[in-house]
Amino acid sequence: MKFNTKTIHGGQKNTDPAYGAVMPPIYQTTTYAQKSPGDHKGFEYSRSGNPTRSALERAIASIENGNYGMAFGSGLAAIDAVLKLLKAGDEVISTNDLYGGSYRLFTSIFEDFGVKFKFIGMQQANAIEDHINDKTKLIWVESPTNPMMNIIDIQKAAAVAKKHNVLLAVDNTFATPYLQRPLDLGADIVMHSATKYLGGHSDVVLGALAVKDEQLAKKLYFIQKASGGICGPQDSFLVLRGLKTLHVRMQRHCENGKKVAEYLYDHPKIEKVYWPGFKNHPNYEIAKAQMNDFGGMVSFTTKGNDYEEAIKIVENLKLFTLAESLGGVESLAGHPASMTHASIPKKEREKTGVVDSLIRLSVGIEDATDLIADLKQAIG
Ligand SMILES: C=C(NCc1c(COP(=O)(O)O)cnc(C)c1O)C(=O)O
Repeated sequence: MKFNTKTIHGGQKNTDPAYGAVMPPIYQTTTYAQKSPGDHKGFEYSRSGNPTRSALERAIASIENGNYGMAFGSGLAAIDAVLKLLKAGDEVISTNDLYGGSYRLFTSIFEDFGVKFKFIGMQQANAIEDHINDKTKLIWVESPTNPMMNIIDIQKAAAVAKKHNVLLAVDNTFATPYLQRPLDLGADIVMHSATKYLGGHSDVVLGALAVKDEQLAKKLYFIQKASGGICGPQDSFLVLRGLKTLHVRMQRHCENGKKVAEYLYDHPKIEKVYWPGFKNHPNYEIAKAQMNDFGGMVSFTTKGNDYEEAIKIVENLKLFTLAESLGGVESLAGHPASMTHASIPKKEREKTGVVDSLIRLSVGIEDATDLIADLKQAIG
């Protein structure tokens, strides 16, 4: 089955056995009747398993070419589950440009439990190996990274991870499996904030994991059940429905992202535009090799890193909505320094380029001429 068919049919049983419903029903129930203790129809309690969530988990596994999928109440809950594979004394090597909430989960929660994190630039994937020691258990990658749009060579990172018997997890939120499938590139775990492109309509908060390995899946299912960070059936249904148009939405996000990036690139009031589709992007060749297109996320800075100018722009946008999050059909603008990455200390975030004038755009699927007209009137 090709990807564009998997988004609709992947992991789905043709129709519901009860009444032939074509779409998976929303099983809004906490518990399931048992003929005698342990004698049930495959489900006993919705924290450990729910038919609607299972349909979503199968769909996520299918589109990421995994064998097992797990769904959680948010992207951070999914990341939390991955980190619960670790114990005190273990070390994680993470990209130093990543979602602020992930950085906060690592440094404000798991460091207190004795897990140590090293944040490094991974634009040269071989640099990862320099930081591996006998305590390293996990490598955490985003690519493209949020919000600097760095590209990390997933295949190379996977080779380093395998050589040292370390897990590689890839947060695939920005790219989605439409653009790249990290498990096929050698990653052990792929993670999504399905809140973003997979749900695609800014109407559900949900996280997901997909893996190939059965033993790893068993550990993550145990963590999902024992920690209880699951998503509900209604939210599962919304993401399942979102997935069915992922391919057509991503195609338009990519088309519009390119047009917006190119418009900003030539603008006299714009200093730098971060988008992996530019031939002068430091890792353009890697992006071209590991992605089918370059996505709908674009970041940029104002001339002279002018903070006031940046705030004026985001306040003046009318079609782009100034809001947290990304990946919905509507275009969003954000100011990472004061919004999504505010939890990262200023000196830390500025090391990776998240300066006070940085603006991040989630380019939606509106008509590109309207989006560019909005940017033109807001920037001047
Ligand atoms: C809300 C935002 N990001 C969430 C996010 C998360 C967390 O997902 P949540 O569903 O918001 O918990 C994980 N990974 C990446 C790459 C993300 O971008 C944002 O960047 O505006």
